Amino acid sequence: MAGPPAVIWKREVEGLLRYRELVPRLEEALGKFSSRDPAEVIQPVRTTVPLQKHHGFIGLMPTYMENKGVLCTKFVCFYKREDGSNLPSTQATVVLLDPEMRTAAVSAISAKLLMCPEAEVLAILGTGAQALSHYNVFTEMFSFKEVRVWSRTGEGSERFCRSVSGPVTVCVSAEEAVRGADVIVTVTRCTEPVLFGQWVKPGAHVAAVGACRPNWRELDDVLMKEAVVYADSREGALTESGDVILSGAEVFAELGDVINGTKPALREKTTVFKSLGMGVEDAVSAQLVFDQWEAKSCKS
Ligand SMILES: NC(=O)C1=CN([C@@H]2O[C@H](COP(=O)(O)OP(=O)(O)OC[C@H]3O[C@@H](n4cnc5c(N)ncnc54)[C@H](O)[C@@H]3O)[C@@H](O)[C@H]2O)C=CC1
Ligand SMILES: O=C(O)C1=NCCCC1
Repeated sequence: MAGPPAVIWKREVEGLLRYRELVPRLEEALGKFSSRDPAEVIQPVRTTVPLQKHHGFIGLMPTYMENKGVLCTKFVCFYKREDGSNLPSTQATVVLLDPEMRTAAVSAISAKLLMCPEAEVLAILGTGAQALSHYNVFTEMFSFKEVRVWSRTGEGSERFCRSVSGPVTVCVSAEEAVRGADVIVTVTRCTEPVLFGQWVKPGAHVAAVGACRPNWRELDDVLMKEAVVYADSREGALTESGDVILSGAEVFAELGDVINGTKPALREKTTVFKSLGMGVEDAVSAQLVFDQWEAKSCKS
């Protein structure tokens, strides 16, 4: 990466990143992370400073991938959006990063590994930025017969339906959205459970993406205790996930352990993938954007 620093803004990053190239790179990176080989990935659990007044935090997510020659860090700020604000609740500055796409792509990897092969119904709880990127990658990678969505507010669902290109069933309650669903994605900013085990079909796969602080929840104890729990990072989940810490649920495996073949993918069981987000995901996404950007710049 010699030469002057390149500043690549969100719009250009969106044009350069494609899920079909990003997903295999992330899959490889998750495996490397779980091998705990320092020549592959050095990535501490993120350092955070709480922003109590804004119900959020600022986080630092450094990562070094020696064998790949990738050194990357992200500053991420997450806060409660004020009513009427158009600003996203998660804002980040990374050396070449798209935070939304990489989170959704990792959830899609969890579904690829853990959902039942005949999955027909996808339910998404929440209708913000993450909901949109999850809709995009899940409908690109899989063929669901129905996609349901639920938001606390009617405007949220309306905005979501206008933003996506395919059909969506809008549900009036979280329960209505998830009953009978094969795959459930929780992408809310809530701090109390929004998804309850008694609603979840046995054998369903849940990608739990919100609730990234030790005292925040999206899932109730029943679900956390009944399901087999996977995480992106075991240490991350035990440090940051209220759903894991407060329920006392065991983390069965990292996604990377499944990719490496050291832990099984228990598709027939109800599974939860607890996503917290990792620096290594930013590093490989950033590298992919940079490679694409450089290739395009060389041509022109
Ligand atoms: N695991 C990861 O790698 C990442 C996780 N996140 C998390 O994903 C979640 C969603 O992020 P964005 O889509 O960017 O946020 P957003 O602000 O764009 O959307 C949040 C959604 O949650 C809903 N919501 C807020 N409070 C709620 C409540 N009490 N009950 C039910 N719904 C509620 C809002 O109506 C909205 O639909 C956040 O918790 C964020 O921290 C974000 C980025 C990466
Ligand atoms: O990994 C990230 O980036 C984030 N994770 C949790 C919420 C803020 C952003």
